[in-house]
Amino acid sequence: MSTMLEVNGLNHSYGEHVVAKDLNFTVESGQLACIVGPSGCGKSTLLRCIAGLLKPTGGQVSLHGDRVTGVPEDLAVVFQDYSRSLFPWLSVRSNVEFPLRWRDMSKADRRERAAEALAAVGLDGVGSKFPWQLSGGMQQRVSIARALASRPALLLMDEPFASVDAQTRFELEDLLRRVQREQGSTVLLVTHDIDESVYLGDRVLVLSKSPASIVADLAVDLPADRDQITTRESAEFVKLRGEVARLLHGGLSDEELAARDLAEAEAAERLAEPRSKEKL
Ligand SMILES: Nc1ncnc2c1ncn2[C@@H]1O[C@H](COP(=O)(O)OP(=O)(O)OP(=O)(O)O)[C@@H](O)[C@H]1O
Repeated sequence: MSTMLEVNGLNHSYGEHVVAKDLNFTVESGQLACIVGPSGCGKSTLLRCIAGLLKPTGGQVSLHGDRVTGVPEDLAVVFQDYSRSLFPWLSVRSNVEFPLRWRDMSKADRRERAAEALAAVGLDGVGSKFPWQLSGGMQQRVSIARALASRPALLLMDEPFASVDAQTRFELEDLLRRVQREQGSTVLLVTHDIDESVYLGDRVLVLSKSPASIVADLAVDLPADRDQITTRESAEFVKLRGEVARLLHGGLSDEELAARDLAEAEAAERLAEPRSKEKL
């Protein structure tokens, strides 16, 4: 396996605010790596630096050995918000073909490539519709097809399934794993969902609270063929999700964390109350 992505000593600050601190990792060709981290820890910032959309304050990113200094031609990104990333005035087919316009390809080849990508995500037959005529899950499939059509060396995905309902999310997760394996794509996917990171990943990189640093790099030793019910029930899955949860927040679930945050906020309010009365 060759190294597709190399992140070396990456730091990023917005002014005084340090968001990423000395991040070092690689992603091998054909791997689906997930990055999981708490909300606001700097995941999107890291992806923007990798995509060449943001110049890191320190360190460097290389894609197949070439240092990233701008957006690489052979990189594609899928964002969470499909409704803002598809052009509503273009048909589904034209949306998928859009990034290929800058390639040295004939119109017929572009059309064929778009048709293949739409078929890969189970959307043959909807090419002439407009994005707004499709459900949210279907629109996100179009975004994935558009990213795949350019056959990127690296596919970056920023919380790609966070805006769809739970059932659609499961379908899209399975679709991504199937297509990634069929096409041998290299994928780096960011999520704040622990279960999703374990279910999807060949590997899970766990980020700390802001400023983000890597606290663990875990191999996911689950069978390549995964199933939303049996895989999630398996002992290995349960063990791994527990490990990631403990690394992220001492084993508390999202609900328990929310309850803890609320209790802390109420306690802080109670402490502040007598002082405000004194002032009156
Ligand atoms: N352009 C910017 N200018 C200044 N601060 C920013 C900018 N973008 C992000 N930040 C800050 O950097 C921190 C990390 O943000 P980022 O969006 O990278 O985190 P995240 O882990 O992706 O968050 P979430 O899980 O909520 O999407 C946050 O405190 C955010 O407010």
